[in-house]
Amino acid sequence: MTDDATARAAALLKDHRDSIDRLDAILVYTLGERFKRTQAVGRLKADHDLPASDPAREAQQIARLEDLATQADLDPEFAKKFLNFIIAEVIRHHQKHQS
Ligand SMILES: O=C(O)C(=O)C[C@]1(C(=O)O)C=C[C@@H](O)C=C1
Repeated sequence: MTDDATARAAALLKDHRDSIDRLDAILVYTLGERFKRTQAVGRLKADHDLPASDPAREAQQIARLEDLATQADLDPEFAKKFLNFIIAEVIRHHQKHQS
């Protein structure tokens, strides 16, 4: 490869990485906001003796996210695993409020 092609590839890689860094920041802030909201739900549930988990609600969320993922060209199986991972952590937080 010529020096020019190598320099262009390096510039392109930097551009992709800058964009990835911005997207990662959006993900982290979005998750932070989601967890703030679920902390409030956890306190509400603990105050009113409601169960930490709601499998019917989860089934709706998963179905919706699988649809969205398909529209967004994201593997729906990955989207499902990702949401389940987050919800498992939320339930763990809810259970701490209850004990
Ligand atoms: O919506 C609720 O009831 C929540 O507690 C939030 C949440 C979620 O993280 O979206 C977490 C646990 C429930 O099983 C369902 C959904």
